[in-house]
Amino acid sequence: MKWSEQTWERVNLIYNQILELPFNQELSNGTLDQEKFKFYMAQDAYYLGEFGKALSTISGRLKDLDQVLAFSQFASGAIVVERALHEGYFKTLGIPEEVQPSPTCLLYTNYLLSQAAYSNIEVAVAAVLPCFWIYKKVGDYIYSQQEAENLNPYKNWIDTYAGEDFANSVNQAINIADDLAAKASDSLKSQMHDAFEMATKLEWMFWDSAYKQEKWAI
Ligand SMILES: Cc1ncc(CO)c(N)n1
Repeated sequence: MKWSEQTWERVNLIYNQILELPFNQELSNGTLDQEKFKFYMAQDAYYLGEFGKALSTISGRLKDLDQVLAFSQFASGAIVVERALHEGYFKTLGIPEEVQPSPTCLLYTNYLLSQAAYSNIEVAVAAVLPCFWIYKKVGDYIYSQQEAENLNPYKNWIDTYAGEDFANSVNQAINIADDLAAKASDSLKSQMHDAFEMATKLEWMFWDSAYKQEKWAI
């Protein structure tokens, strides 16, 4: 069994809990409070900037030039989406330009940045993989729940992550992780599983914290 198949089995329970989160259920049926969506958008813009930097760091650490190119394209893709949020949702929803990251957002982005910089490259790639794969699965799930006659106010968001362009990046990222895992020791593969699982939990926390509009205690 491929590393990616094994790793998905390990997070399947968390993935199901992600689908059940009120944020995703309400986003899917279009009833999500706009303030919660605004909070999420602002945090996600911050997230995407840091995610882009983590991808860029990983790109520079990879050996195989096809993989270097793929990660540098993922990095520019994340920044392009970040810029598009500022031009689009930030303006239409009236979100201030400067975003202060929530505790969970800072935890997640710093986790990704430190993995990208300091872990074995195989582990770094595994740590960023849920950002692709979980979003793809959640996007596809929410898309499949849409009824054609009801226009969901969050349709744009849903279409981004259920679309073909994103699917191509996700497949590329999974294949790169599998290529690296194929040459890795058992101990390294196990660290890759752990990083993938940790980032999947942080994805769960990110949606949960947006629903709660998480604040700093002090
Ligand atoms: C928190 C989070 N994870 C993953 C993605 C998709 O890259 C996103 N936009 N936001």
